[in-house]
Amino acid sequence: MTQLAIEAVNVVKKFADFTAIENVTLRVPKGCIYGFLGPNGCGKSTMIRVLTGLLSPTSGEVNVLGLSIPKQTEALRLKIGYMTQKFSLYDDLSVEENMQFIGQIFGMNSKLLRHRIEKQLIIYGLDALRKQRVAGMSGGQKQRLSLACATMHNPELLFLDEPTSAVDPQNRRDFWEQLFDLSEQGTTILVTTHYMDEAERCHRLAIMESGQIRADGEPEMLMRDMGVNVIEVYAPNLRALKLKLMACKQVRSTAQQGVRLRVLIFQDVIDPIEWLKTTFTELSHAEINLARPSLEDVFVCVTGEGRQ
Ligand SMILES: Nc1ncnc2c1ncn2[C@@H]1O[C@H](COP(=O)(O)OP(=O)(O)OP(=O)(O)O)[C@@H](O)[C@H]1O
Repeated sequence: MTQLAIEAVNVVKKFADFTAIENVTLRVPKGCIYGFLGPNGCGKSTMIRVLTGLLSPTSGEVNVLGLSIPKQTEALRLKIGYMTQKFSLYDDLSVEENMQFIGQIFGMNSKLLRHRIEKQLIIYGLDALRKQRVAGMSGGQKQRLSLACATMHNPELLFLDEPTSAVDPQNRRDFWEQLFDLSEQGTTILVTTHYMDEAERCHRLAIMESGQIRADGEPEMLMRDMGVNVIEVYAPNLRALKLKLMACKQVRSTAQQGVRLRVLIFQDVIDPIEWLKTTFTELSHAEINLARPSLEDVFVCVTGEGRQ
């Protein structure tokens, strides 16, 4: 049986009479990189705060690394790392001093601390910046330092809340390579993101909307099981065509991408290309292809985003 790092069952979190998390059940296998995808305000950060014991659930069972949360939050604190949305580094301290400070919070003795700092400086490419004050660093450098600080104490489980929102594509790529290194060493990672390409990198993923999980599984499985065919149409007057298509009950959603229209057509239409050509005379000679589904298509299908 797969060992679970996180098992949360029927979790509800209310703020006064507003329900931020509604009956969420989540199982994250050990060693897995698990993505949390969803629109702003859907409850991703709240769920992380519940899992880390920072917020108590209104109801439901939460078990993290074999500990019952929130009751055993203090014991959990030493086993997890948490990188919040905003860089929680000290601007007036240097790279090295930030790491020292975090290590001391986690109770490391000075010998272990020196050893870990040297190691982390190398792993995260910060050696040349060790005396640099955080205030003068770029977004990518701060992000590397945040990850170095969050992993100072070798946590078994790492929570990352939108870790790459302030960095460029190259830094994002490098960051994900580092996450896979950590995963290979056995660290379980729960990461929230708005980026579809990042979500596709996760071993498993949950898509949240309005405090509920709308879909979860491996990215490939979610793409396979979404119940629509993805069709790309190359034709003139795409804006007018889009309006006509959206009036058809067979069409789940449409989105223009440059000179083509991406159309999601429910799978009960047996031959979607033929259906388009015969239903819309202006498409009888148009170039129409079946396309590979993307995670963005899944997102559109399981959330309200496609209901234009
Ligand atoms: N302490 C709080 N008191 C009241 N409402 C809150 C509190 N924390 C969060 N909320 C509300 O709960 C909902 C979920 O917020 P949360 O921050 O978890 O969303 P999110 O999915 O992380 O959003 P984003 O992607 O923008 O970070 C929002 O409507 C938010 O306003």
